[in-house]
Amino acid sequence: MTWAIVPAAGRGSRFGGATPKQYLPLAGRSVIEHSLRAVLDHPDVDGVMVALAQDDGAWPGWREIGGKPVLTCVGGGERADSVLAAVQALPATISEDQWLLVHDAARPCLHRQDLARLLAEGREDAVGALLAAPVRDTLKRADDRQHCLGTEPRESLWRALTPQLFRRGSLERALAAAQRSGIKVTDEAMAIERLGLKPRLVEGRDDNLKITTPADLALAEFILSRAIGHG
Ligand SMILES: Nc1ccn([C@@H]2O[C@H](COP(=O)(O)OP(=O)(O)OP(=O)(O)O)[C@@H](O)[C@H]2O)c(=O)n1
Ligand SMILES: C[C@](O)(CO)[C@H](O)COP(=O)(O)O
Repeated sequence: MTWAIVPAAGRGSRFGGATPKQYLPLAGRSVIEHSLRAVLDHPDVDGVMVALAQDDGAWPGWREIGGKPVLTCVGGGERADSVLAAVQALPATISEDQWLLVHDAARPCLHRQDLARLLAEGREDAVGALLAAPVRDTLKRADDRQHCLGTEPRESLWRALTPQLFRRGSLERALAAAQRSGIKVTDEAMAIERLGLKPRLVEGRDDNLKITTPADLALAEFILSRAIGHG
């Protein structure tokens, strides 16, 4: 049994506009519907818990997608708070050792082969795993006036993507510890790493982009218009 967690309580401040980006139209659906279907389409995923903003008026109210349950809870001030709230809101029938798949509502272009590989390789790993893409650009460190301070070695650098796959018990403990510490963790793997554990990186496609700015939405439209295995 594997359940998905989809954090969808963000307001999209970097994107701008009145409608939170996860509810914008994209390739015949909404951004969030592509992201939900991308994880629910896998036969091993049994349902999803979606973390919503308080009084989210844009949520369409789905109670099932593809015959699988869609549950909702209220998220928190930061992404990590929303993920923790969703983990804690899951039914008690989902035990501590069950796998949870955390996927951004803002990542609609997840390819089914990436998800299949993450589930196959990740569930073989004792700690868990995440999709990630090797860094392919030269990386510069800058000062506060955007002048180069130097070039970072990129050979061992990866960009974390989602989904990220961890067991319910370890994920809840890691996120709760990070929350108590006041340290902002920007993904689930960072919380797990703080426990001294080493999640496995599973190489994912570069087109599994996160919708952050309007340019990302246009690119996602192109990617999904050529949908060969995308959500
Ligand atoms: N308090 C928050 C913040 C973010 N998210 C979700 O986490 C994902 C990735 O976050 P991001 O791209 O940063 O979304 P926003 O926070 O909405 O964007 P911004 O930072 O530009 O406001 C999104 O699906 C977003 O809805 C969430 O559930 N709860
Ligand atoms: C979780 C994530 O998508 C991995 O790259 C990323 O950290 C989310 O960052 P955001 O600033 O909350 O969008």
